[in-house]
Amino acid sequence: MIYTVTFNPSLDYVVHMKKFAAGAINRAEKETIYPGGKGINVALVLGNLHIPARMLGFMAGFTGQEIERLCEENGGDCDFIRLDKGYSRINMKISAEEETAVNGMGPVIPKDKLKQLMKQIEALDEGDTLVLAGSIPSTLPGDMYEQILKRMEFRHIRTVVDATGDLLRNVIAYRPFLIKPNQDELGELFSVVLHRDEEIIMCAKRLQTMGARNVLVSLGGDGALLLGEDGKIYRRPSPQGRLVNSVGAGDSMVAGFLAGFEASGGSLEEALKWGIAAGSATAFQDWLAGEKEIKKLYKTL
Ligand SMILES: Nc1ncnc2c1ncn2[C@@H]1O[C@H](COP(=O)(O)OP(=O)(O)O)[C@@H](O)[C@H]1O
Ligand SMILES: O=P(O)(O)OC[C@H]1O[C@](O)(COP(=O)(O)O)[C@@H](O)[C@@H]1O
Repeated sequence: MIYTVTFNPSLDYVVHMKKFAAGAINRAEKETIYPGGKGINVALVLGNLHIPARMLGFMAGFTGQEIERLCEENGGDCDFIRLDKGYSRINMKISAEEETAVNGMGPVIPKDKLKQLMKQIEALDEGDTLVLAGSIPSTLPGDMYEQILKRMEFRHIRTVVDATGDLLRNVIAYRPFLIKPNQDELGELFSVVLHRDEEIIMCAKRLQTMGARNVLVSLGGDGALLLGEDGKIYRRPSPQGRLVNSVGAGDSMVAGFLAGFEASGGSLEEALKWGIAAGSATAFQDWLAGEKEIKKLYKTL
């Protein structure tokens, strides 16, 4: 079974407009609300691919209620913990000539609720997969993911971490099965701006030396680079298509990768292909891609 943890779920309020001007009143031409947060998106896309995935995390207030309702409406298997105070955040996504996002902070998570989550995680069985994805509310300690991976060590649980900065850096020594920084996030870890494949490979190799087993670097419209634990480097471009909304593309890629790895009996080449197909299929439509769109793109790779 795959479990995804979203510490900081969101309602993604996506507005489309031709031009966006900072410091002015902008009018939306189209607006939609989706359930969001990285672990939630990973689980929804896995569900679309008929792979059971249970969503863990915290929900608060009317926004939390709506996120959970939307998850369930979209087939999600939810086991969220309800907080008594505060609101789950609303993340504003502006899709214009460029994409702009304002991600909220999220509610305070009290100690007893955190303990409850730890209990849920402790109950995972050997062979399960644990996906820790997205940011954590600022009131939680920055070593949150590290604390969890420390508990998972030696338990034969496959761990996946999609996070940035210290949250990611601190888990690498615990040998996560997969990490998926994008090009900018990888550069930020080493305080550099990355341009060429050789530079990306050099940084990704350093993360492998530090402990990460498979390092998947997503490159937006340029595809992705995978440094596999088999010592090979896999590189694939993205399929051609019209970008509609890339929110959730990275999460879809993680889901596609896990689905492809499972279905192929552990082929990293196949995992990467399914990851790219799922990521790009999501980028080419309003929201997370379904099985049909993902399979259609996979066949073109
Ligand atoms: N403009 C695009 N055209 C085609 N595919 C895209 C585009 N943007 C994203 N994707 C697909 O989604 C994957 C993840 O996107 P990326 O933007 O790198 O991740 P993140 O959302 O985590 O920043 C890419 O590797 C690619 O397969
Ligand atoms: O937890 P963070 O880093 O603030 O990110 C949350 C946001 O990322 C998303 O999960 C999308 O992530 P990706 O575009 O990287 O796949 C949104 O649904 C959500 O608003």
